[in-house]
Amino acid sequence: MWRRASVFLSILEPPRHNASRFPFHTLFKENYGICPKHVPPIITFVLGGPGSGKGTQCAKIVENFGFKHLSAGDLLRREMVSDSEYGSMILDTIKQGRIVPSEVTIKLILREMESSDNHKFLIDGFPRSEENRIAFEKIIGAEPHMVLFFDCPEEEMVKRVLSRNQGRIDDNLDTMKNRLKVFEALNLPVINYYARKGKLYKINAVGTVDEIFEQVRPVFEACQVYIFSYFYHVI
Ligand SMILES: Nc1ncnc2c1ncn2[C@@H]1O[C@H](COP(=O)(O)OP(=O)(O)O)[C@@H](O)[C@H]1O
Ligand SMILES: O=c1ccn([C@@H]2O[C@H](COP(=O)(O)OP(=O)(O)O)[C@@H](O)[C@H]2O)c(=O)[nH]1
Ligand SMILES: [Mg+2]
Repeated sequence: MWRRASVFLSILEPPRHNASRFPFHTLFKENYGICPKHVPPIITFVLGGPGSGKGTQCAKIVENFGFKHLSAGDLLRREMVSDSEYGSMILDTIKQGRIVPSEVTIKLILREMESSDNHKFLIDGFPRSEENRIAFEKIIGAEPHMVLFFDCPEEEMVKRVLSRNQGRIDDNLDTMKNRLKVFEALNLPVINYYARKGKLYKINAVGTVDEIFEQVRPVFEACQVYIFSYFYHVI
């Protein structure tokens, strides 16, 4: 109770920092003297086909809204080049454009979440199948608060991936064809699931990076208010 009262009183005072630029965890700790490490995290899934611009827009969301960005693909690539027992399996799977078993990806995501000071996570490129989604929600014991979907025509995605130039083993036409098939067969059902639940924010992913971010910004501005009241109620 004392915690609620102290939060309530402090809420009447202006925060010392711009809320959009600081992790909520830090903001609460500094302004309200508490560290809500026990609070369930705020999770946003960022979905879309290969090359739709997920990673690019996540960087802008981090910069403007202080989320922690977890790219499932980046975590898998990092694991692949480490001494991991999963290394060669991940390499083969990514090369073929298929999906790595849920338990491996989820383990990597959870490890990052647990070691982070932040409470707001952008999970980029995951879940990629209904099986991924169900396994994650079961382990976390909660659903994401919202889901962004970058909607991009196939030919634009192919063009972007083939000129991405990051030396990725899957950025070639053969793998891309498989990835697009996997996207349609396995990723789209996840997107449709969240649309039915009213959690999906569909973004038109054609345009300049800044034009696209202007569609993303209001979604997160509205979410800031929600997050604030969420933390207030769970603390
Ligand atoms: N709006 C855009 N217009 C043109 N190219 C873009 C746009 N957004 C991202 N890109 C480029 O397309 C490629 C794929 O973007 P990326 O963010 O890696 O997509 P994803 O994570 O969905 O695969 C990158 O080379 C990136 O610089
Ligand atoms: O949850 C995930 C995320 C990625 N991948 C694998 O990693 C590849 C690259 O994923 P990433 O998200 O980096 O690709 P992007 O869509 O950003 O181009 C995918 O094609 C999959 O083979 C996976 O198996 N599970
Ligand atoms: Mg990406």
